[in-house]
Amino acid sequence: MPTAPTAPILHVFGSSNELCDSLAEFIIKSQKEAVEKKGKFTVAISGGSLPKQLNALINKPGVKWDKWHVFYADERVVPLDHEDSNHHLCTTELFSKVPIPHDQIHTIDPSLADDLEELSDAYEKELIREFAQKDSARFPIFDLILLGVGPDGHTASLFPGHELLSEEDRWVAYITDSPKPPPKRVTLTFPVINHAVRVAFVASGGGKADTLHTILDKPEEGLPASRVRPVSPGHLYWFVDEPAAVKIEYPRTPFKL
Ligand SMILES: O=C(O)[C@H](O)[C@@H](O)[C@H](O)[C@H](O)COP(=O)(O)O
Repeated sequence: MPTAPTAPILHVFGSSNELCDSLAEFIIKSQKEAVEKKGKFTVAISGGSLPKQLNALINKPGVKWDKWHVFYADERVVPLDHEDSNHHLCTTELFSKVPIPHDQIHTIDPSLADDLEELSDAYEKELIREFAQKDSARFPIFDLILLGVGPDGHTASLFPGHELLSEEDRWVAYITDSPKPPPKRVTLTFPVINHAVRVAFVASGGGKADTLHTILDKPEEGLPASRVRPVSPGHLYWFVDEPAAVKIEYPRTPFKL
């Protein structure tokens, strides 16, 4: 049975190349374990700078793309080929360059954009099909959820002060008032994120230094990213470059596989 959350593990890297290479190795290790256990690898991916930071996976031996089943940790409600779409971004940066079966990439259905309740229910059903009947498994258990973090401490589309921070039941929720454009988005909720086997934040650049200090050193302030605390046996990792880590007092753990 899941119990208390485990402490975050902070890895800091001297350069963004080193960060991306290590992240790729970490993802491959997660994939290997998942595939050995159940023959597939379930991953959720965010937008922002993350898809580009996954570039080191391209042409890396050991990536079994045919085993990947991808969902979006959050998605902007726009057409799938729109420049604001996270799916479009991931396709441009990664999926168009690797042999991943298209039917294993689970997108939102933008034809439901006029009814976000229906759109998020449909995405939740897509998750239920992949993971289990909602009745038998309270929340889906992703093998890996990859997240970014915004300057205000948001992650996925979970923004500071928003009512969605206290969502305890739904797997997928929507917002119409995102402070980061575009305003209409769907997002995995905290219970889903916090039931994953592994959650990894990726953050780089000096612009994130103050925010990361607050998230990791003052979790009691309750920024959305501080509320990501996977329940045991899940683990939370931070992949951060030196400029973003400069103000963090939380102890670092050297990266090794
Ligand atoms: O679609 C989105 O807007 C994201 O999923 C969002 O949560 C993102 O990950 C952070 O805002 C960090 O963005 P950057 O990596 O660009 O700083």
